[in-house]
Amino acid sequence: MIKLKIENLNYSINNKKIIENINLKIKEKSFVGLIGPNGCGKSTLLKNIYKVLTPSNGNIYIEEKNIKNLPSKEFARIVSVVAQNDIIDFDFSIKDIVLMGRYSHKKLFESNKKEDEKIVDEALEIVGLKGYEERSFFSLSGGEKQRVFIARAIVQQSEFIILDEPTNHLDIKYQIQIMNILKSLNKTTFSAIHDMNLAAYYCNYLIIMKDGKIYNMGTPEEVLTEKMFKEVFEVNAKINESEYTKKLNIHYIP
Ligand SMILES: Nc1ncnc2c1ncn2[C@@H]1O[C@H](COP(=O)(O)OP(=O)(O)OP(=O)(O)O)[C@@H](O)[C@H]1O
Repeated sequence: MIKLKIENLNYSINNKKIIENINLKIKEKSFVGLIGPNGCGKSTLLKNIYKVLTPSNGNIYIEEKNIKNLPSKEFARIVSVVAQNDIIDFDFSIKDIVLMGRYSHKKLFESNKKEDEKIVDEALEIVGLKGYEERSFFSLSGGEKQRVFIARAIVQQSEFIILDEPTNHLDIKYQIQIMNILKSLNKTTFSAIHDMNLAAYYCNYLIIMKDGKIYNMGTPEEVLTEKMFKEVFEVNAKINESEYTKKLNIHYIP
């Protein structure tokens, strides 16, 4: 089944085209990476999908529903988002932040039920933050904060997760940990990723953008080529299969 379909999407600001003629489909349960150089339009594309921005024209369908017609709660039941630089400006407890993810399942002013607490408990277990319930958000490390946002996305219980560089600013241990958690959820995942070796290892499909347009899409083996690195990133790369992971290994030649 197709989880996400985008048709002729364009987004402009002050008559400047930021993204142009985007057409793509993402299959259910696939783990898709969105890659491309700084400023090529990845965040803008994702924001159009998660409705922070409104397309100048074109249509976006999730589970065959045109998202522009979806009320916010219904949208939140089918898509969870882990945005870049997600900001929490009041020092909530971890449990309170994760509970926020339950809002799409509640009526106005409905209080939290035992069921919600159980779902939050399970999500904290998945992301390895059990016991952190009452800790203040501001006291957490970057990797722990990112795991809180993933837990909040998990409790939404949607089948589709969109992430904008979830491993940004994290050390290698946390990068791997976050990617492993995401993979273990077994949902449709669409994530902007800068690290090409992480993308090659975890993603089964990659969408490459350049200058606001789609440059190519396919499996990592199909699209991560030396020619692509030259044309899109302007770097010399050498690519082989890692004898340890059996996945592509990208070497940059300065
Ligand atoms: N509000 C805005 N006004 C003018 N230009 C904008 C605005 N928002 C984004 N842009 C421009 O649109 C282009 C795409 O930005 P976007 O954030 O989508 O890129 P990105 O691929 O996510 O980059 P990065 O990898 O650096 O996060 C950039 O050139 C950016 O400067």
